Amino acid sequence: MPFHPVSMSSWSSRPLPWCRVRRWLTAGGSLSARLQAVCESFTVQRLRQGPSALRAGEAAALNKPGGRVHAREVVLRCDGEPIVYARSLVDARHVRGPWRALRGLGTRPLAQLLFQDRAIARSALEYQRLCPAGAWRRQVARRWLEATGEPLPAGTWWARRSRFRKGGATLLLLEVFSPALERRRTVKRRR
Ligand SMILES: C=C(O[C@@H]1C=C(C(=O)O)C=C[C@H]1O)C(=O)O
Repeated sequence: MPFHPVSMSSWSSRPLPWCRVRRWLTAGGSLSARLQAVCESFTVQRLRQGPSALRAGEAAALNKPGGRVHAREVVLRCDGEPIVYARSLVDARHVRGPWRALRGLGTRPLAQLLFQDRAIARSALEYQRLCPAGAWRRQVARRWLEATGEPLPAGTWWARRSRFRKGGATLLLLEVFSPALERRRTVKRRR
């Protein structure tokens, strides 16, 4: 029987209970690579990239009391279907330093920076179920409407968060998973 513990309404690195997108949420390595393996076409729709204000919980997660950050927001599409909203951010100073490659990324997946450099270490994953009336769900709904022209699809939305360290500078990555992902395998079907 599916179980949504209320306690997952804030970030937790505890093992995830069963949920329909659990396999995707807990999969290690590159999400883009996994999606490329199971989708006929995989694209990154870049919504915005540049100076941004910090959102709920981001200052603490970046260990940055305030000030400006450089943020990148995208929607990942599998066979044209929007299925993940992602927001990655670094201290604005670091986009001229360890994370300068962010600026030239365009619509290439962020994974190309994160998983091809052995000097980059990833933290443990944290998970959160987006509360229907929560601030994050409202933020994601605004970006989803901007990206797709559609309201956020109904259903339970889960997010995961992780940090990537490079040269003493942290990149915070938030990935929000559409319930539509439950229909997709996480690995290619064996022929
Ligand atoms: C970090 C990855 O890159 C993906 C691509 C992103 C982008 O291009 O901004 C953001 C989130 C990720 O899901 C990954 O593939 O694991």
